[in-house]
Amino acid sequence: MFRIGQGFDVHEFAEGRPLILGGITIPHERGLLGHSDADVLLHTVTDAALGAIGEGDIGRHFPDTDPEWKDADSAKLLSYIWKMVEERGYKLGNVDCTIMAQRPKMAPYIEPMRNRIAELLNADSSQVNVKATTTEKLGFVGREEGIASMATILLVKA
Ligand SMILES: Nc1ccn([C@@H]2O[C@H](COP(=O)(O)O)[C@@H](O)[C@H]2O)c(=O)n1
Ligand SMILES: C[C@@]1(CO)OP(=O)(O)OP(=O)(O)OC[C@H]1O
Repeated sequence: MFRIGQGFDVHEFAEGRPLILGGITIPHERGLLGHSDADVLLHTVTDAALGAIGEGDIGRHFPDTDPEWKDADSAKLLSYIWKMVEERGYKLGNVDCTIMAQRPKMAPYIEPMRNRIAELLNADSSQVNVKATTTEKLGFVGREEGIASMATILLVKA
């Protein structure tokens, strides 16, 4: 038995914040704004997993009005949701993610992100793919106002 889910998220750039994507801190002059650590990539994986098990979205489980999730480590949020996935008897088939960022260049950080996501999902890194694309300087991503991400996940009955 299979379940499929997708996630999409956007966070805007802000001064004085670290840039954290896929659980990895990436050297850049600005980070992303959010109630949590604003790890837009992990948020899309979390939303994809929630979608696949029919459990709504990240904001329903971790409201951005709740001080408990202020500056939260998104890896911890994903781990919590992944436990729900496993309790329902599913494991990862594969997950495919796309980061939309004009800058910085993600290529050097793709493998570390992939490995960290695999670790969080109790899976092998071959089951995780992370891609990056610019938007050719078009739109809010192209103007470097923020970063967008999307993910598609396939769960398999364990
Ligand atoms: N922030 C980014 C964006 C892209 N890449 C890599 O560059 C390739 C070409 O990007 P285009 O947007 O011009 O298609 C892309 O396939 C990625 O490999 C990147 O590392 N970081
Ligand atoms: C993760 C949460 C909770 O800290 O906050 P943000 O970092 O603002 O992220 P977002 O994707 O806007 O919504 C989910 C949230 O409720």
